[in-house]
Amino acid sequence: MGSLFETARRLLSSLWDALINAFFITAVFGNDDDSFQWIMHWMSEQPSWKGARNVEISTSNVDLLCAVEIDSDEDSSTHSRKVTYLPAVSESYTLWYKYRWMGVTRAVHPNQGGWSTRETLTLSVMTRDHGILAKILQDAKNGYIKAQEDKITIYVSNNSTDGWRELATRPKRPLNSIILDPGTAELVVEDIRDFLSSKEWYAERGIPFRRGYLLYGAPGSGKTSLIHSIAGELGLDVYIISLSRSGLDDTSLADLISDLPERCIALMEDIDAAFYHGLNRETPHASSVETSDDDLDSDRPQPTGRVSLSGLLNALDGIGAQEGRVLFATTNKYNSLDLALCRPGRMDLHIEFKLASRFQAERLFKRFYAPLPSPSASARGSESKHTTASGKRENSHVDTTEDPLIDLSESQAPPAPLSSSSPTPSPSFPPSPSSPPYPSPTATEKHEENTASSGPTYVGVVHSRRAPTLSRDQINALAAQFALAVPERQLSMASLQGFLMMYKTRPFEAVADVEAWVEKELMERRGAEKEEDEQ
Ligand SMILES: Nc1ncnc2c1ncn2[C@@H]1O[C@H](COP(=O)(O)OP(=O)(O)OP(=O)(O)O)[C@@H](O)[C@H]1O
Repeated sequence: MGSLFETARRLLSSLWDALINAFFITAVFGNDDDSFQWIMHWMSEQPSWKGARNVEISTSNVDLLCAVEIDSDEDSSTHSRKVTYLPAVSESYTLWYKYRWMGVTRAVHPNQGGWSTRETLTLSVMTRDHGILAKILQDAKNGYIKAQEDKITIYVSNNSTDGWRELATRPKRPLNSIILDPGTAELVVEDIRDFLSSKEWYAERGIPFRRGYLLYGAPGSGKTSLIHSIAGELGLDVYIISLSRSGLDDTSLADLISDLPERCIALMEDIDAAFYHGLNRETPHASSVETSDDDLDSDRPQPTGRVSLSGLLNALDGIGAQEGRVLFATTNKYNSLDLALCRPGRMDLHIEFKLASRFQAERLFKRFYAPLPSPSASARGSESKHTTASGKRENSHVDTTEDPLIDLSESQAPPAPLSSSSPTPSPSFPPSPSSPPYPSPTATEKHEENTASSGPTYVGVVHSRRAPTLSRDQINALAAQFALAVPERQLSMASLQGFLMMYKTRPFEAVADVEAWVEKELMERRGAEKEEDEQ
């Protein structure tokens, strides 16, 4: 009876499998592949999925998966939080797609080592038509790309076995927010655009379809920011290759590079830092594993990577190197790089980033204090148009191409003398000899600090405080004065940005105090350089 029963069970089971194979198409998506994200996004958009009764709740990835907003009863702007529904593990779901039944199962498979897990999503569609699967994939990919339109995705690799892993999605940074010498950003963007559209040209001539850019120069001058901005502009994902990552050796580096997708930006930051002695062939101990005792005694951080220069060179243009990728490398020590690394084919375009020029300082100031265009601001602007003394609508002569952030409506107000026109006139503008050399709390902030017995005690600027709304003429005049006080090519853009951050709401005081700040910065730098020389 027992064997009869078992035979019948097996027969039924294989009949069922044969039936499934004959009438269903089954596809498995693993979370180590991009298609997993497409399908997750696609599922989250399906109307029949929204009625699922057994789901896992997630608050991450809400930007990419179709999310449900949960509001509190009171104030939705402050209390709303988005969540998304994911298929629960080991649960089967039924969906309908173009009148076809579809089963979905999500499973988690522990890795042998037990450290990381692999997830799969299995889709079984009741159809004999393979075109349906292709259509689902196409829809899923298009939907995912659309959801990512205003974002860039950053990938990293944690260890050699896991390959690339999505680290985060970031909003795109507009290219014009990076203030460089005229034409620099455009040069790189146009170069990449032209490269990406020249695949056939390379194929016909048998030249490897790869291009490398080396951005070198002063720290804090916008190298990384430009790369992220270009990624957004061209819709490319960024794959960060950290050469000093522990456990990375020549073989795993080559594997990682050959695993890159065809169109992407591979980014190696501070390429010199991975090699203790500088990236140079003349220093045979380039790899950190071969550091001398003297080096180990020094205070400098010990790099942990085990990549050698020849390993890097092979990974960049060996036979396994991915075609179609755009490589960006950044360094602050251009001269310490080996010539072989810098040669065309590996790094085709070398772009120098200098310390801030007056031109850059001026633009940075303008961007920093330009009011954000908002519906309420334009409403205010149109109100002010009606209340001008002449009662006429004045024609704007402002150059809108210069900086889109500057609010045109505000600029139409007649220019007023700087010292009296600010809605919150600053006591320290124009600069007086007695103004404090370094940022000090404004009159209101001091007041807040001193009378704090009844409230919180703090020093600094509360985030909700806003800079006074300045007209275009005011901003231009202040920016020109600010730039005049900044010495040509002496300070980085990052440090200028840091200074302006301290004066987030006080443009007049920023201009008044910048000279003293510059002096202090330069003195500190000279001191640090002297110390370094003495060592
Ligand atoms: N040219 C610039 N225009 C606008 N902002 C800039 C510029 N340069 C630097 N910044 C600002 O300074 C900060 C640091 O910039 P970033 O990391 O791009 O510099 P970096 O050159 O890559 O520095 P490092 O060589 O130290 O990595 C960022 O917040 C960025 O917004």
